[in-house]
Amino acid sequence: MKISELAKGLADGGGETDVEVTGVVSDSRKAVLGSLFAALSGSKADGAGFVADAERRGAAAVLAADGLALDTALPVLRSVDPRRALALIAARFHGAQPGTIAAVTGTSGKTSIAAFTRQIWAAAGEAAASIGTVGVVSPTRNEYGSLTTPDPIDLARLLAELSGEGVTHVAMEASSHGLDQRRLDGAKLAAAAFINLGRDHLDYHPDIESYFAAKMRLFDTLLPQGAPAVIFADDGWSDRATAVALHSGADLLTVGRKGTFLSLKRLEHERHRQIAEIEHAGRLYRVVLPLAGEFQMANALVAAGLAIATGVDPDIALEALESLKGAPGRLDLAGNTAEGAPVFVDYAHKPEALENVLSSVRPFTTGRVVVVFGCGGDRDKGKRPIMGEIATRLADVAIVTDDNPRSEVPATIRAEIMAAAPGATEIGDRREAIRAAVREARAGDTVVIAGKGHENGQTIGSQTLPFSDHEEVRAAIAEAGR
Ligand SMILES: CC(=O)N[C@H]1[C@@H](OP(=O)(O)OP(=O)(O)OC[C@H]2O[C@@H](n3ccc(=O)[nH]c3=O)[C@H](O)[C@@H]2O)O[C@H](CO)[C@@H](O)[C@@H]1O[C@H](C)C(=O)N[C@@H](C)C(=O)N[C@H](CCC(=O)O)C(=O)O
Ligand SMILES: Nc1ncnc2c1ncn2[C@@H]1O[C@H](COP(=O)(O)OP(=O)(O)OP(=O)(O)O)[C@@H](O)[C@H]1O
Ligand SMILES: N[C@H](CCC[C@H](N)C(=O)O)C(=O)O
Ligand SMILES: [Mg+2]
Repeated sequence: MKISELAKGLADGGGETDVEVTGVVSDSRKAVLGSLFAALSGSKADGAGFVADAERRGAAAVLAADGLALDTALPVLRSVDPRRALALIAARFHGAQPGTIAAVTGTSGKTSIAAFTRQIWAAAGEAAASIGTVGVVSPTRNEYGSLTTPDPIDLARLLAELSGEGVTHVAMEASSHGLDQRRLDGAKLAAAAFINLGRDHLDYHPDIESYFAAKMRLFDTLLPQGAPAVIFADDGWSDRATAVALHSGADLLTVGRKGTFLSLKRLEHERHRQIAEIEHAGRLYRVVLPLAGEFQMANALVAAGLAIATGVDPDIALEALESLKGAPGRLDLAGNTAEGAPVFVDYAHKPEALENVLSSVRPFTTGRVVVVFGCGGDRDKGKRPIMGEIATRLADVAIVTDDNPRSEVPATIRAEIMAAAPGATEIGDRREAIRAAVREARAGDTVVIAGKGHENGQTIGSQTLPFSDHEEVRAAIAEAGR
């Protein structure tokens, strides 16, 4: 594609000669003959320093911020917002996208909502996919990815591939990093959703207001005017998200107890399922959701809202809730101990998620709640004492262990949690911690292994050793039964 065609209306300049571009890259190491290299200023490095490297590898042109001084003979495209320009250019370069793309943002629940939305669309006969923390799932794919919201170039390529494979509907997670770094700016959205806001990623965003503002880009910048915005109405930040959606000209659809599009009238908890009465357009539906945890009802309502808003018949969407499968590692029953205590694996690695998951198991626990958890290294340190306090307040037995210490000293991370967790037990080795919890559990108790969910490794230093909470739970149960 000619550079003039690629950049038209998206970036200025590009030099006298209209060069042919063979690909778009933002990492100089991926540049080949004819690449357009986007020189971006990042959190660790400045892309300007890699222009020469890209040029050496054959790059044909550069995209850079207005005013950024560059010493290059290559034609340079300029933009005030080069990350946004890159996302739009990559989308134009890679071409077709599935016609119905819905994106969901919020601190906790995105992976579950994306998985549920995909399942409801599939129940309605659509060729549907989801993209997020657990990877890409489509009728023909189940691929693990490393980021929740892929890089804009990978995303543009992926959407084009999915479209080529016949996928018409995509539910994707919009992480705050992804939104802030404009990774989704090239996706043509049909609908968007907000679930909640809590403390997370304050190592990246300067404060909670900036974190919220990053999330709100989904509504104030990315969602086209008049498109549906599904908002969970019962969160502390719901009113503010609603205001942003309305102000941006979205078609506001609220769900939850305070919701009007899908209104939760009654909810009854059983051990592994919940019975709900949901009102939609003047009709009352009785739905049996085969998942534990009230938060899953919230996620299911948002997913049903997205599905209905994108054309699924409400009867079909609400009926589909009765056969939803949880996303892997989200309050996932990994086994039952010999005495019958259920052991759940859950991805709660931030305060509100831990609070929710521990509160969610309480209604069906006649004995004690036992939790095993830790906090990741090289991540927001502020959440450590908060999670320590939550675990000791909401669980009867709290075991503090390691969860991807990365470059930090594991004992220091644990000590920061323990300082706010009087009465908790510290067992650094996660394998041992899981065994101790399983041994501890009696009939009537519930065990929650929190923080790693679907993950299949433990990162210590720069090494990731194979590790699965699911497998460790199964092994611990087998051992305890011997
Ligand atoms: C902090 C962060 O989000 N960083 C992301 C960001 O990197 P960056 O732009 O800051 O990169 P940088 O390392 O400073 O380098 C600047 C530029 O120089 C380029 N470069 C660098 C070296 C070189 O030799 N040549 C070269 O051209 C880089 O490609 C980059 O364009 O853009 C990259 C490309 O999109 C991402 O891979 C990278 O994700 C890193 C690996 C990461 O760990 N991100 C996590 C924190 C993240 O994004 N998480 C969220 C949320 C998770 C959740 O809670 O669900 C997610 O969406 O996954
Ligand atoms: N609606 C919700 N409200 C509060 N907590 C939730 C909700 N949904 C899920 N959780 C908790 O958060 C954990 C992660 O859920 P999920 O993976 O669906 O969210 P996410 O937003 O994709 O998270 P991440 O950003 O970590 O990928 C779950 O295991 C559960 O503990
Ligand atoms: N995407 C999140 C996942 C955290 C999962 C938890 N197990 C941890 O390592 O802290 C992050 O990288 O912050
Ligand atoms: Mg996720």
